[in-house]
Amino acid sequence: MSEVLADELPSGMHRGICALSGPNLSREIIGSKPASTVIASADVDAACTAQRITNSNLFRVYTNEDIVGVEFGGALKNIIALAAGVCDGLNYGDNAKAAIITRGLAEIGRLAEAAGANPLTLAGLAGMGDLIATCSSSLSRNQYFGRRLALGDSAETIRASMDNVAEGVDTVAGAITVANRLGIEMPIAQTMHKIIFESVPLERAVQELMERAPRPE
Ligand SMILES: NC(=O)C1=CN([C@@H]2O[C@H](COP(=O)(O)OP(=O)(O)OC[C@H]3O[C@@H](n4cnc5c(N)ncnc54)[C@H](O)[C@@H]3O)[C@@H](O)[C@H]2O)C=CC1
Ligand SMILES: O=C(CO)COP(=O)(O)O
Repeated sequence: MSEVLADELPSGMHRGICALSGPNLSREIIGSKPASTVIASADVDAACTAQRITNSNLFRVYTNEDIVGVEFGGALKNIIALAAGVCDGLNYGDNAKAAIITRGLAEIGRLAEAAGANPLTLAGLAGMGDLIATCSSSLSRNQYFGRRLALGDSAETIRASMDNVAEGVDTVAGAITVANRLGIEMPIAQTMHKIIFESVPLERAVQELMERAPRPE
C-alpha cells in the first residue's frame, strides 16, 4: 500500500507515509476494548507524529521504522487465517491450528525478509500479534471464509454471500506471484491457492501439505 501511495502522491510527501497494523479487530475497538498496534514509517518523525495523534488509554500505539515488515505482516496473515478457518471447519483440533499459526509465521517471515523486512518485526504486533488474533477470532472474515470452504461451499458462493471483503483470498494469488519471483517457498499459501483457485479438493490439498518431504524447522 505504501508503494501505491508513493506512486500517487507528490514526491515531497513520500517520507511521511505511514502504515498502521496490528491485532485490531474493528468490532472490539468500536466496543471500547483495549488494543495495541504499530505505526511504521521510514521517517521516524512521521511515525511519532502519527503515534501522538492516535495513542489513547484504550489504544496503545508503538512505532517501528520497518514499514515493509509491518505491511507484509498485515497482508499475509489473512492467508494464514483462511487456512486456520479450514482447519477449524474440518475439526482438525488445536495441535493442527498451532502448527498452522507457527509455520504460517515462518513463511510470512521468509517472504517479508526477502522483500527487505526486518524479521524481528514479524515477531511483534503486526506479525505474531495480528496472526494470533485473526487465526483465533470468530470475528475474522478470513477465518470465516476458511470455515465455509471446509463446509464445502465454493469460493464464489462464499464471496457472493459476504457484505465485506475477506482480503486474504485476493492476497493468496499476489503472495504466490511475489514468492515465485523471490524464490521463496510458501506451502500454506500454496495450499490455499490450490483450494481456492485450482479446484483441488480440500482433503487432497491438506494431504499434499502434510506429505511434503520432511525438513529441519
Ligand atoms: N474490519 C477489521 O476488523 C479490520 C480490517 N482491516 C483491514 O482494513 C481494510 C478495510 O477493512 P473494512 O473496512 O473492515 O473492510 P470492508 O470489507 O468493510 O470494506 C472494504 C471496502 O473496500 C471496497 N473495495 C474492495 N475492493 C476494492 C477495489 N478493488 N477498489 C476499490 N474499493 C474496493 C469494498 O467495496 C468495501 O467498501 C482491509 O484492508 C482490512 O483487511 C484491518 C484490521 C482489522
Ligand atoms: O485484520 C484483522 C484483525 O487485525 C481483521 O481480520 P479479518 O479481515 O479477517 O476480519
